[in-house]
Amino acid sequence: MESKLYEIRSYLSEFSDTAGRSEFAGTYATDEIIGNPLQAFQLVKRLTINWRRIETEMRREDLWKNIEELTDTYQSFMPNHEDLHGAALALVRLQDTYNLNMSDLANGQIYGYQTHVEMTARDCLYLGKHSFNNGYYGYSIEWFEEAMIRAHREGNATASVDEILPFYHMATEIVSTFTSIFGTKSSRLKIVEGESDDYSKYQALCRGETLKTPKEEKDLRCYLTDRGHPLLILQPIKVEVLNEKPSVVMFHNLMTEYEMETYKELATPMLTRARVQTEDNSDEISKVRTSQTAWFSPQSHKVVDNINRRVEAVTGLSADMDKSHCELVQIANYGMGGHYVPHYDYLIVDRPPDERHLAPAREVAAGDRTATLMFYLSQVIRGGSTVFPRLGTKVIPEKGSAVFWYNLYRNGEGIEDTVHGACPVLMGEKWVANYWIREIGQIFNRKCSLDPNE
Ligand SMILES: O=C(O)CCC(=O)C(=O)O
Ligand SMILES: [Fe+2]
Repeated sequence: MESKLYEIRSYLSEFSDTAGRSEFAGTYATDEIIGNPLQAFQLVKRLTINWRRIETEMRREDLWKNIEELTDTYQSFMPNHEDLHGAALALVRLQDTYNLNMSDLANGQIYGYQTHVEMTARDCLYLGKHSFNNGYYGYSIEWFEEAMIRAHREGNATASVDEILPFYHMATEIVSTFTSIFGTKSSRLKIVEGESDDYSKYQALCRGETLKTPKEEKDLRCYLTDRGHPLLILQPIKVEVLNEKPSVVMFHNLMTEYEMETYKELATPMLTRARVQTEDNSDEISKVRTSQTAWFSPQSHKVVDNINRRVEAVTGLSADMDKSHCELVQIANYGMGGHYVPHYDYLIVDRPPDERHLAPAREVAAGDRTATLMFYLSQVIRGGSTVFPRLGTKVIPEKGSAVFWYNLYRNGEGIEDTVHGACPVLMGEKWVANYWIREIGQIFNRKCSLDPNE
């Protein structure tokens, strides 16, 4: 009995040592706990593995008669093992994209940001196994090493060196086999799918490397314009050119605080895991896009109509959703490690020409996604930029501003250089609102041309 109570006590004290700290009380808590990937991992771990252990003990001893009731009430809110895997994978992805130092991370430091979390030997062992199972063999070695260091240091070791060693040996063996075959010296050897030039440039941009040449950078500028539109005469819009050709621009301060809060509130009850279209026109829960999304129409709230008018004013395009000139508003919420790997926004011309007739009729009727306008509805503490690997362009989320680009040439073909992705969220939360403007409704707004470069 005493040992069981000890277990419960240590569960509670671990909980209050991290998530329950008094300095987290208040509004800052969301970013500090949910927005911190280490905290989020710990929280999910406590509510899955640790909680399950406590629950079993309490059930066995009949310590708490209401345990069934409690479990039933909270079952649907509790994270499950899949969530824990997701949390671990998110951590590994963050580490990989941002080149995070393993020991710093285990000490609670994220990109120079000190948090109050410290990993145990068992946490490091778990993350090592997870990295290994996902093909990140080099990282798994580093986690196993860190696990052993911690196992030596911990008074009441959460994992023993004997338990860790076999995994460590297995990982080092695999890495040395690959190294001898491929001749790579990289200790962070990673053998996963999805390696491409776009992907490595995407990662480099996410890490903050500069890929644009000084010659390309010199054309970038800012200007104020009313575009001759009545809505903008009293309040011209600030446009920042992020890439000259193809054009990528940022419209600064396009949404008010109230409008952004309304969008997020409208979306929150409807958020579900992002799905992407597959080749057979169905959709599936996405691994390449880890975010939650929700859609709503102008009928949902009067602010939608106001914003749609503003989108029309700044882009010169029709955002009439009732006539399918534009898709419904899509809100996306990215949490821990949430990302979107490089992709194109166009749907129809993404298919080979002889397969385009297979696109769903409703897509064809509205035409392809001519242009994308995406609002940033939150300030992300670290990470979460939108990057265009072939343009060397990185857009750091700026709350209230929107990024805009055309996906199609005037002849209707896709602009392949617009391939873009969302960097993993490192710290904090990211919210965006997508406006995908369709081709057919723009007949009088953006004239066609046969010139393949226009
Ligand atoms: O969230 C981002 O930065 C990009 C999102 C995106 O590209 C998309 O939703 O298609
Ligand atoms: Fe996109």
